[in-house]
Amino acid sequence: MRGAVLRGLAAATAPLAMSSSMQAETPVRVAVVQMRVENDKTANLRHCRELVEKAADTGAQLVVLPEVWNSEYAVGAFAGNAEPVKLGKPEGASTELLGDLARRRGVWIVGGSIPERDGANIYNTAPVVDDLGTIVAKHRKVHLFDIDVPGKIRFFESETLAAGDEATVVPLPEDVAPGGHKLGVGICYDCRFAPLAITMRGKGATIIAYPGAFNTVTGPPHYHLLARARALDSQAFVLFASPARNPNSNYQAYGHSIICDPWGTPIATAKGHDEEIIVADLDLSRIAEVRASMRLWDQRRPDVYELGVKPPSEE
Ligand SMILES: O=C(O)CCC(=O)C(=O)O
Repeated sequence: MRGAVLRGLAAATAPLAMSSSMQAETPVRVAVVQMRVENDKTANLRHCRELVEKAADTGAQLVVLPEVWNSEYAVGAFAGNAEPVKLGKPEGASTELLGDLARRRGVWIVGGSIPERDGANIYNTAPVVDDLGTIVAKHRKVHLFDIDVPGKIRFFESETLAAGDEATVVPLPEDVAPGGHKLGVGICYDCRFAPLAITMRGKGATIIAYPGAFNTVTGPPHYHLLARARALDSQAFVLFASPARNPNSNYQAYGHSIICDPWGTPIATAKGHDEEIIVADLDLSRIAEVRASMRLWDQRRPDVYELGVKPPSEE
């Protein structure tokens, strides 16, 4: 095991008083695995097993892995590491591993993401595996990471990947998150698009996981800001899972995984870019409190917003 560090628990503190009508709910313990990824699929699978076992040892009920944990994060590497991701029984080495871990340890896993092969297309896909080892949902990255910051970073996922076209929200069972909670999933660049987070909230999400792989250019100015912003506009718990930095990799991951409460407050953060597992107890009663205090959903003005507006050239 390559030096994963377990951080202490960070339970959400409550800046708002709980009203007498609000019932305290059992917290759900979550673990975000900041895993170091190699250019070697077999080694990645082996290491993923070690880290998920360690995350489950903390008592976490939900474990979140980073984006593209089974492969080098490089447009030229996706096809060679792609596998099918079908709902139901896992088929493919990476999802079979997740299914086995989930069933044996009795945990839900947001399986970071892996390159998914479907016919001629490759998607960047997050499998959601329940505690019976079944793939109950999958999120295909909707917004492909196509950026060109001159002299700093150029990355075009669309050179080899196809985009998904759905917001993904899955119900969580009562024994994991009592009170009818739902888990939303986005992948990395998806976190820059507030309407996706708000759409997930509209579909009932109260916890949103974003496996990601930010870099040393956009990570420092934006990563934590985006986690807090998505928590604020969805009024949900938000979990950002990054890979650890691998100095041998062409892609230098930012690290700094973070968990925020629905008030936008960070409740657990990785110390930096090294390998680490961060754990937090999510006090689910905070969701109703925050949403009741600030009724953002009811106060929306869709009559004013023009999210569907076409650019002038397409009018
Ligand atoms: O949005 C960013 O700056 C980073 C996004 C990214 O790395 C990704 O989508 O994989």
